Amino acid sequence: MNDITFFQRFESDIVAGRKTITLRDASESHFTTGQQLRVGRYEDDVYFCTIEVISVTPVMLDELTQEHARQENMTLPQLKEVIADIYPGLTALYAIVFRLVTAA
Ligand SMILES: CC(=O)Nc1ccn([C@H]2C[C@H](O)[C@@H](CO)O2)c(=O)n1
Repeated sequence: MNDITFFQRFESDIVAGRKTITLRDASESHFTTGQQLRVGRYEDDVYFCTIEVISVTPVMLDELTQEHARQENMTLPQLKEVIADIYPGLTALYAIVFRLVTAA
């Protein structure tokens, strides 16, 4: 059983340590600092790594910075486009900062 999923297209960045943050809606804001999460692919729920939560912080869409984008391994326009696709109309997000613990 996995605790969180990511779209498959982000798997390689996560296991390489290039992506160290994810922006989620309130339904995924309950994770806590120090918690280790089993991570699966959204498309098939196959486990691919374990991450440790560093922090969970509320952030508004218009407060996103180049630093958030760098942590996502994207440009800021790319990140805003991804968020608009996944969460249309949503402005209140949660930044989950994490580190890779183990890859499958
Ligand atoms: C089900 C669901 O919401 N899955 C998600 C949500 C977000 N992500 C990624 C996409 C971006 O890199 C950031 C910003 O939301 O998090 C995801 O992989 N899967």
